[in-house]
Amino acid sequence: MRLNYVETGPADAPVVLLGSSLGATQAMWAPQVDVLAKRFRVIAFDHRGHGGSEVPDGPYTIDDLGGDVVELLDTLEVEQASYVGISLGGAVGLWLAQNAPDRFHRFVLICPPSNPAENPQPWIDRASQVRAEGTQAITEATLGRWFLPEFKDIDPIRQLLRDCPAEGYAACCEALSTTNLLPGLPDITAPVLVITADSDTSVPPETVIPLATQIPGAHLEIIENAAHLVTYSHPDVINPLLLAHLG
Ligand SMILES: O=C(O)CCC(=O)CC(=O)O
Repeated sequence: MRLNYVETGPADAPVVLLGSSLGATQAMWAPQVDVLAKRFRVIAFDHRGHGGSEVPDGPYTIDDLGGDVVELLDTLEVEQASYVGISLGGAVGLWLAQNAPDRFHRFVLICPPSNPAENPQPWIDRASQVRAEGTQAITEATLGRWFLPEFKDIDPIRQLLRDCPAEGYAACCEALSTTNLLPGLPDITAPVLVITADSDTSVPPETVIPLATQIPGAHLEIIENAAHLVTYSHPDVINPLLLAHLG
């Protein structure tokens, strides 16, 4: 699987991978990249089915999405990296922490869905809707979950959602519909920072806070007055947390 990625920062610095939310691309990390690139070789990638990555027909699985990231490390000949992921990218991070622990130093998991398979039907329905009508059919409702009304700078994210290939978006919904990462949480050994947002209606804090108690040694941060896409709306709060945890 050929994943698109954008690399920023010194080639000999420690590597940090950035994994995006459903329907977005690596471009959503614009508020983080320059800050992180002062210390790290930052590799922001597009999940399969998104942005400039290949768009195979779905359904996909979380094993596919996580395996793609390990393959990307192999292609780049990077032995070990740290990983920051939000939402779908956070679920991929949970998979990597459980299935490829030797390849990663540290994780930051932001608003990660850990057991969407508990309620698969909305994901299956969303996949059908997007295959029939395109991502424009779900864009405005998604923005309503991702940002509080007072945050106005949403046009760049709106454009990413509208541009997302319908098949890639739908196939990632199907991946979420079969994903349950809860059983492996106690086996995670890497240092993990879990971040949730107090007004996240996509992946509510009640589902994220327990991760920090089930992942050994994990640290939890709750961002106030913030919705799901907190990296984009609150970089002044998020970026120092990333730098502090990544070292
Ligand atoms: O945002 C994601 O990557 C998946 C979680 C979700 O529910 C997204 C949404 O609100 O549309």
